[in-house]
Amino acid sequence: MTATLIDGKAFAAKVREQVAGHVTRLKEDHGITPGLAVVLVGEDPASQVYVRSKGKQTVEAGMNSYEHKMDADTSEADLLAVIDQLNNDPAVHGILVQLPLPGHLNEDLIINSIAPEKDVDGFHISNVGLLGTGQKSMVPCTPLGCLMMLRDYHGSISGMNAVVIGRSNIVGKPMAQLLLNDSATVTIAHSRTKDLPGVVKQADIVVAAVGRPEMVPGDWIKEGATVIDVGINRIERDGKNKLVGDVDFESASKVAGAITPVPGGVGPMTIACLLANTVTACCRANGLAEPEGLTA
Ligand SMILES: Nc1nc(=O)c2c([nH]1)NC[C@@H]1CN(c3ccc(C(=O)N[C@@H](CCC(=O)O)C(=O)O)cc3)C=[N+]21
Repeated sequence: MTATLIDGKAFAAKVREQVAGHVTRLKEDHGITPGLAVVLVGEDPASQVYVRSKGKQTVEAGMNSYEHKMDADTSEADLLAVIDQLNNDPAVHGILVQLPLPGHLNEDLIINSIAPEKDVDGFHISNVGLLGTGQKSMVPCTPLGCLMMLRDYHGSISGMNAVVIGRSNIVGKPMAQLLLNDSATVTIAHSRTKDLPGVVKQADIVVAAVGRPEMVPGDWIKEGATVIDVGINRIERDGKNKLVGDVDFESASKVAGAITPVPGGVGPMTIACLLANTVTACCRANGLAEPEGLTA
């Protein structure tokens, strides 16, 4: 391996430390404790793991964590009623509804029922529009975490060629907006892109967010490029369960200048940014100065 490892786990620990500092200041100077509510519908085991880890880290940062577990067959009306209650609860500054939702629930409708200023996922259409027009918004956690690592590693990404592989509303599209706001030249590639290897080869920055295990091999990567691997895929290899990214780490780390590992890269940054967004939302709700370095 020749690439520099971008240690998301260590970076996330630093972000959480900063968050905890802001939480202490909010408590001591203003008597306010930021609160994050997580709503989980159904019993998907992977989702339960994430929700538990979010709750634990929220409390460790000194914030209040509220968990709402609902049955898999919960009606839309019952879920909307819980969201309405959280929207109107002054102790709750951030609301996250764990995705994906069971099939009978309309995800767009549910997400858009969250008060935009409490939408710490940044998925509400109002936040999407604000981000797309370069206005102050809540920024989706995974792209925000990627941006923080890129800014930290490069200082500035202005004028760099960035290729985002994947066009999801959760990662690909908001990632492209953030890169564009930082003056990168941005290409969004996807499954229908002609000559994907050739497109990726042009990139100084590659963000892989397709959800296909080890899809991007080292020979697609330009020598010295920075590779951010958003993928978290559980696979079985040699009879063992393994977590791998969308990038073939083995070959890509021989050509890239810098690369994020999986696990220990983007994943931990996503949760750290969720905590950061909760503090940001709390400051905004109380008319206080926003934490520096924790927003886009
Ligand atoms: N409304 C909503 N917002 C989300 O942000 C959201 C969601 N729904 N649904 C599920 C996905 C998934 N997600 C992860 C966050 C952290 C890790 C993470 O920290 N992963 C560790 C590995 C953990 C392990 O070993 O499984 C790592 O990459 O190092 C993974 C996945 C947030 N999600």
